[in-house]
Amino acid sequence: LPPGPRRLPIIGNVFQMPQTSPWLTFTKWAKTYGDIMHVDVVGKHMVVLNSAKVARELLDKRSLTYSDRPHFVMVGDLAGFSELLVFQSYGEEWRKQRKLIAQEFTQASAPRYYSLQESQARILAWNILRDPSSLFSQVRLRIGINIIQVTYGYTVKGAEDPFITGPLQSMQNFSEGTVPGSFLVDFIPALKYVPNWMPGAGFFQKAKAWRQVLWDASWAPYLWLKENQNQAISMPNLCASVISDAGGELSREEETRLVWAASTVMGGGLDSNMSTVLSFFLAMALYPEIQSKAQAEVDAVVGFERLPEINDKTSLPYVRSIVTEVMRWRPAMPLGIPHAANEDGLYNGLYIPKGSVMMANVWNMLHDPKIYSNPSDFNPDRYKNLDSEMQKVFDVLFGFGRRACPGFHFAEGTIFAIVLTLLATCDILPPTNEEARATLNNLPYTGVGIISFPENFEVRLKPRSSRASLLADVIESLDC
Ligand code: HEM
Repeated sequence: LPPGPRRLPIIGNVFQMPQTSPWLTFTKWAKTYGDIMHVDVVGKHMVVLNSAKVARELLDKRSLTYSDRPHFVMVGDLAGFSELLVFQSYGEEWRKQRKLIAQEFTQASAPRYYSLQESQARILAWNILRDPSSLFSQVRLRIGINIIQVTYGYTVKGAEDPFITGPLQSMQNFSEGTVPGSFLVDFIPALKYVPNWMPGAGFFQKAKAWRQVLWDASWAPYLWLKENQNQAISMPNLCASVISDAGGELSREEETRLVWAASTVMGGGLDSNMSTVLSFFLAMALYPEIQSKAQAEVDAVVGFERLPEINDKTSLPYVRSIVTEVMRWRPAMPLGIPHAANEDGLYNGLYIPKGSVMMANVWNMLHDPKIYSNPSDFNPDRYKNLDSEMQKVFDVLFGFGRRACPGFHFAEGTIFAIVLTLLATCDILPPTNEEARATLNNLPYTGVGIISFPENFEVRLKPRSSRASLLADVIESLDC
């Protein structure tokens, strides 16, 4: 087996396993055990890949073996998350769901969503300018509006719209359910067969409630679309495209497949983008010189007669470096999404047993001082404006092999729309309050679940004169 911390009989490394931010502990262990290490949690093999090179060799080059997902009993079998594309086992059903998403979110089709992404970015900037305390809620709402529009053609009514609160609640349930050690049934799967009146079987109740939330979050927007086809097709969207490609009618099986694929887009696209955009705000408040340099680039290329558009990114290498650096500095998914081995394997003489959970330690890959000097510093100049260097960050952050993120181009559009609009129209400043300002330097990030977010923080926004008045004109013309 690959090297790793010393194991106890039966329970293995249970007591050494961190409850929060496991990527930080794995990064510490990587210094002792190297690029590939092994951890045992009550007989479950976990293989942690600490370098991009090893992750590529296994997850990319041997993708036939390492494209499965781990099996979760509590959230997967009992609460129903295993229906979602992202947690589907590698096989025919996964392939069919994935195809639906991949063909909708190609690079070529990305521009058809640009006007939506640009409008929402402008409304976001406008609303945060007027009320900086709405930062978190506005980022969540605007990104949610984008993703729900392009999935179902539905226009969200506000932050409390159940079509947005449902998926968020469901993601939260998933995070809670995957905290290592929270549910005994994940270690002793036979417990899922005990009668639900038995003492200690309260997890059944919880799983039932979670299943209901997931079910409603997945089916309700789809059923809305079916009943409001005319309204729903006014904007290109995943579900309408699939229905139209099938000649207007789906079989029950096709419909079910589409519902779970669409629900994965919601889950995949909301929190990951939200975390990235919040980290951008944080970086700009902490590094004013970098912000000014980016603003100067935007001013020179875009001028003062119009607001920036997503397409401008091709002429803005420094802004592209900033987006890349945000993703490297505070990766939204520091351990990616785990893969699993569907057969026994051998790598450089190391045995990787069938069923091993394969974790890409993205945090270590993007904070390795041998590759990124002073990795805790936010330093966009490290890419020397070279896209080939920036690509190395995306190649790690958006995952590996056949499971790599199919939403990259859409995510890119949302993030550039927001970053460009903010740089053009506002100065993002730290809070005036000394205490709140001090917290920004060491702002904690959440350490439970797949996606890591900055904890609540404050910034101030100051309008950038003529651009802000352009923004006001545009907002007036938008129906928001
Ligand atoms: C900053 C934004 C995003 C990041 C960092 C991100 C990252 C990732 C990562 C690391 C994976 C797992 C890859 C692997 O297993 O190796 C993934 C999977 C996935 N992502 Fe994204 N993603 C983002 C945005 C999006 C968006 C906007 C969408 C939808 C349009 C999306 C849809 C998906 C789907 C459907 C999967 C599951 C793929 C599968 O299991 O086959 N993601 N993403």
